[in-house]
Amino acid sequence: MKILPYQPDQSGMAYSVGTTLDRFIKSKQSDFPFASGELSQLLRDIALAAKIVNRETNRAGLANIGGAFGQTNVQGEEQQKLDVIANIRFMRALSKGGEVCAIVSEEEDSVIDLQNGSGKYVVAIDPLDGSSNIDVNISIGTIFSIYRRKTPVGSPIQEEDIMQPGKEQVAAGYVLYGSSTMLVYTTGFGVNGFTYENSLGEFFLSHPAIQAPKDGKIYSINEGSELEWAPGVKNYVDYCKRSQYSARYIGSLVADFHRNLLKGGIYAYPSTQKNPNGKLRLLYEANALAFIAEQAGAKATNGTQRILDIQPETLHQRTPLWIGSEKMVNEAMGFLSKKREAVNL
Ligand SMILES: O=P(O)(O)OC[C@H]1O[C@](O)(COP(=O)(O)O)[C@@H](O)[C@@H]1O
Ligand SMILES: [Mg+2]
Ligand SMILES: [Mg+2]
Repeated sequence: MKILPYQPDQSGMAYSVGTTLDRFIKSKQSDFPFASGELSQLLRDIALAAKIVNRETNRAGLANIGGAFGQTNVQGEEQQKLDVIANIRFMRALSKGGEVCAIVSEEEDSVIDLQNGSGKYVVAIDPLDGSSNIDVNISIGTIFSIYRRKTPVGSPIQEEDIMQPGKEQVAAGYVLYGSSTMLVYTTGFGVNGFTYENSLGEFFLSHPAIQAPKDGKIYSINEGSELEWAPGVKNYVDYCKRSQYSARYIGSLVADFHRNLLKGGIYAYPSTQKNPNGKLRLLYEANALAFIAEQAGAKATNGTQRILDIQPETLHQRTPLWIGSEKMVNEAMGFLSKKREAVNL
């Protein structure tokens, strides 16, 4: 009986489809000496829910999935049907997965205790980001942060398990439902992006080891609130215009962040007179993107403090957010701290 060692095909007859998310997660498990596979399974659970939500977003215009749900969430925002559907899908996948003990969601007033005696992880999630863009077929997303609980597994959930600063995240990521659907995440060992191959139902590694350009020429800010900006913000945006940077604002945080992460740029949702703490939420929007930004060599601040150092106080607390290419964020901070005055280039 002849036995031959396997020789990878050299004919090129069948191109390689690439590395699936599953295989990638498995291959990276060695990054964690004490890994038990639970975080890997949790990431798979999130990917599964993302596939289902992807299908729903693709059909948002059909099947009565679009439009308002007819209720408001704890933020006082009108919930869209897809906000609610995405929330159900992720909650179900996380509770069935068995790795999670508690969930913080934009669509839930309180912490959801999954009463899972063996769950080690806490997940904070924005099930559907960019809700105002759902019905107009513009890119939307999902944002998630993962923490290890602080108190013993199986014991009652405590405040300290939930109110952890962003620097305690063990993993974070987002899903972008756009012209293609992507999952981008970090476990603290760099940032990797995966593109969803619909026909195979798999995420494939398409953007390995993402590094954000240190500088850029794109600024993303809702200029509609210009009249409420502090002088430093106004001066910085004027500086961007005089520097002939391109203004790009989709109105979906995930989509604006993703573009700037790959091309170089800065996204800002500053504090305004109306919203002194800005609009975006610390626990399930800013923290996750700040972890990814820093892992990709970019930067995230609330204008005075590193986002990941902020100690959370309330579940749905908001924070101003300046995030993007390092040089651009430093420049903006120069204007905010008045070290740089208005410029006449
Ligand atoms: O319309 P505005 O005030 O510019 O706000 C847009 C921002 O609000 C958000 O839609 C808030 O997120 P949600 O859609 O998850 O509530 C961000 O995605 C986006 O960047
Ligand atoms: Mg959001
Ligand atoms: Mg949302």
